[in-house]
Amino acid sequence: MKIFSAEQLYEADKVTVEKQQITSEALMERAGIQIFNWLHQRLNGAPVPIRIFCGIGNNGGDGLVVGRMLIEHGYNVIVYVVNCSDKRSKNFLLNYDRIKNVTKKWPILMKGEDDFPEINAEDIIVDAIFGIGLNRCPGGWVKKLIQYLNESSAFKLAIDIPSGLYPNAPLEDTEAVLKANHTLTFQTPKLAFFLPETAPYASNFDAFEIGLDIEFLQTTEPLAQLIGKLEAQRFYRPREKFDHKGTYGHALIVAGSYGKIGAAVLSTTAAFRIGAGMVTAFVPKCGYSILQTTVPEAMVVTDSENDYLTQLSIEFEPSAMGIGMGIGKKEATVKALDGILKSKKDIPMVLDADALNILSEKKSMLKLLPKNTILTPHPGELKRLIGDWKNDYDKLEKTRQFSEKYEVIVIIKGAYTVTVYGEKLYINTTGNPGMGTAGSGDALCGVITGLLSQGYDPLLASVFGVYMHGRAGDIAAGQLGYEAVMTGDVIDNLSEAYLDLFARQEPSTTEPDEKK
Ligand SMILES: NC(=O)C1=CN([C@@H]2O[C@H](COP(=O)(O)OP(=O)(O)OC[C@H]3O[C@@H](n4cnc5c(N)ncnc54)[C@H](O)[C@@H]3O)[C@@H](O)[C@H]2O)[C@H](O)CC1
Ligand SMILES: [K+]
Repeated sequence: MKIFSAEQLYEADKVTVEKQQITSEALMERAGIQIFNWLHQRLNGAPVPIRIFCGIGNNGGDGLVVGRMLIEHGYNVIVYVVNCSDKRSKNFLLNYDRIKNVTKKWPILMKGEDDFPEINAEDIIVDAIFGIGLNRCPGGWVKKLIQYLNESSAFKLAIDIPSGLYPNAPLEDTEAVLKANHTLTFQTPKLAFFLPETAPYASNFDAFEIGLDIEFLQTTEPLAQLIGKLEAQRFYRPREKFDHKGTYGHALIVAGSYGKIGAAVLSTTAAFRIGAGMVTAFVPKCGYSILQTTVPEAMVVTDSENDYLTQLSIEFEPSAMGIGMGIGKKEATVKALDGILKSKKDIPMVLDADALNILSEKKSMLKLLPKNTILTPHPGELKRLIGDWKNDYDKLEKTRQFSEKYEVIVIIKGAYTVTVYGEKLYINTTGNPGMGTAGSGDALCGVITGLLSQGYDPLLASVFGVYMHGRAGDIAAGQLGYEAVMTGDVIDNLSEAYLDLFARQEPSTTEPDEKK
């Protein structure tokens, strides 16, 4: 799914109105009916007070449409107009008149703190104050209203975007944003829903298609791509009957040091589970027996040194390499990495963990990175690589510049892992807090290396690998609960993640009637 900017959504709006020869008010009606249906399906006529706070733009217009539909279905609706200015959008005015035709309880004009209503915990708050047209940080009594609503324990439903949040720009004041329990957004989720600083304000959301022009949506380069199951299905490369282990490549995992051989075990196992034909682990001598016993499928080649890596020496040409997990930063290991980067220019590779820390400390080595090398930093490692950032958008911009400068793919690991490839951003939708556990990154590196070795191109291996790793984690968490998940469980469930990719959804017998 594509994520568009506010500017692109306004353009889509304009194009749709022109091409479909519909009015913008009809578009608003399409949007409003979806919100109404969502509420109606859940409330089923319950007489609970629904307090709709409408701004004076089109987001407020949406609120008025929903209010009218709810009133027409007998709900207990109280509409407020948050009079932050005397301007009114055309469709706001139109729907203001319409709502007055269906009720004698006309919208209440709010002009300041004295107008704040009493709200009970069982009421429902609908936030239609600001949408994607927010052009400055809410201040004065409107900010106080947002704070007042946040203090209430009533359920808060935001229309399109929680008021005070910019769809694709940094937050200015954390006190001036509505903390929505649920957000119903139009056409596509907004970028802010996926970035660590702003995602908590819109932690649950559904996106409703409102029939914007398909050609525009298909041909417009988005701000980012959201990667879900549909996308992952397209990335998957099916196997052919006459393929053999050579078809799926020979991956090399360069990992481990004394006390951290587990990192090599996890990466090697993950590379196998994702489908690498053969995997060799290159480890310090102390890792030999451990690997031979824990992963008997793997071949093991050891360094001349017992405790840490000093120089890669192998007698085959790997089809992909995953380097860095648990290798430490000893001077001899730094030299080993330098040697690999200089001698293995044509082999697709993933660098993780200590390999990234070494690069951060020896920035001159960055220019040795072969084109399309994949780097998998967590935020701390990223900070060491690109420097600190002012906010999430600055982080993305700096990562973009870094990716372009060194022609590398950067995977920023986190709740919504983002893969950055020059101008392109891919946001992953799988994964869960249970995966914040030791070795999770080692498994991811093994997964991506295993995909590279099967011939997936580096960008696909990155985006698909992140998806599969997260999906396996979700399945593991479903079986064990977040707390109990260990990386081994994630790796074990890569098989389920593959099976799930094309599993048919059983039709639910308890699905609510869509037409109600
Ligand atoms: N294509 C779509 O996605 C559709 C979206 N719809 C809805 O329309 C809004 C966007 O409406 P717009 O009128 O452009 O903007 P807003 O309603 O968000 O509000 C703008 C309004 O408020 C003023 N304003 C902005 N910031 C502040 C502030 N900090 N303090 C005071 N006043 C402020 C601004 O000057 C404007 O007057 C979108 O989110 C959807 O909800 C359509 O209904 C369907 C198509
Ligand atoms: K809103």
